[in-house]
Amino acid sequence: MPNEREGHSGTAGLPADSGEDGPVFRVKDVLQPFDSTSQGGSAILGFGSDEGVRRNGGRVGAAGGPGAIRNIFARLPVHRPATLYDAGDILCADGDLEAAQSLYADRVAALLERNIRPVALGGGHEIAYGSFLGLARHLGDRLASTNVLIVNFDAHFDLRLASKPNSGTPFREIAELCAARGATFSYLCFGISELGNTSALFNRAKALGVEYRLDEEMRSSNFDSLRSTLLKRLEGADMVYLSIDLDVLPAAVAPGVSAPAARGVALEILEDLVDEILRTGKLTLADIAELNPVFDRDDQTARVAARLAYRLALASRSEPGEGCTATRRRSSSCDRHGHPPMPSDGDEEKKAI
Ligand SMILES: N=CN[C@@H](CCC(=O)O)C(=O)O
Ligand SMILES: [Mn+2]
Ligand SMILES: [Mn+2]
Repeated sequence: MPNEREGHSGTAGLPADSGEDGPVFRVKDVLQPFDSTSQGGSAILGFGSDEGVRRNGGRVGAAGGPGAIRNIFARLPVHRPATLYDAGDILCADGDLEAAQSLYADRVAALLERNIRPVALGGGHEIAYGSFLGLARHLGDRLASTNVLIVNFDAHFDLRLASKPNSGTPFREIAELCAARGATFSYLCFGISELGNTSALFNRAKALGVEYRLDEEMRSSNFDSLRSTLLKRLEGADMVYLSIDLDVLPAAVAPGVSAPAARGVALEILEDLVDEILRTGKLTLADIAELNPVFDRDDQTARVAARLAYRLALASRSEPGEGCTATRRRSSSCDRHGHPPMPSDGDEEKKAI
């Protein structure tokens, strides 16, 4: 049976802000527990599973991924008012991956019902099937008439055929779910490695109409072409489900994964493309998969994952510091240690600033 735990944001090793005279808000100060009154903004949600990786013959340890990302994420400074919830972690216990995916999908759907963008932390890439299942449950009959674009940054297609669901099968499962529900499977992959996928997988990608760009094409000199591929697909989409498998990054940038990349795609290119998605306002759901703390080095991969989670849940183009200054001026009870939390971007007070 799967189980779950309450949201928990590690704060061990926090820098000492006590001598500062300005705003020192950090993520831990603005995170609110997700409950029946939550509305809008984003939520962090963990999927602590490596059962899919185990079934796929990979290096296990990704069950500890959400905790490792949270530890870094909680300490990041927050520069602007934000609505950010902590929706806890779904754990996969006793190897019952299917039950854990279903429980996780229910949590994703509950967030979407409240107009909250889930930013989910894996866990093996088996998280992806749970994410899409959650979106499908949320949409119900509307799934068939909604153009959901799936964008996956990954060295792998994850379209495997296997006797049981695993970390290499989620997008094939999603394709089957779409077919069963009369929906189009619209899947765009960036960073596919020719040496990381068999011919069978390339053939399946073709049969399913998957569009992809190889890792070797993901160069800054080629950015305009990558951007145009993405923009074309975004234009026709009603909403976007974004999945980032950390093994798309070079092994030096993301060593803490089951299958480190010999080449990989630069973080800079990944972030610039993610920003293109964010700019459309169509990002509905996102997950960051495959962090395996057992193989990480100085929390390097967890730091990258936390940086990406921050971008997806909180980033804005305005100057750092503006929101905090305004918030402090307005709220006499806000102290420089972040208590109480600064108002969220949904609050009237912020709108008046
Ligand atoms: N999550 C995906 N896993 C890859 C692993 C590849 C590898 O271990 O080399 C896959 O199944 O293709
Ligand atoms: Mn991968
Ligand atoms: Mn993957």
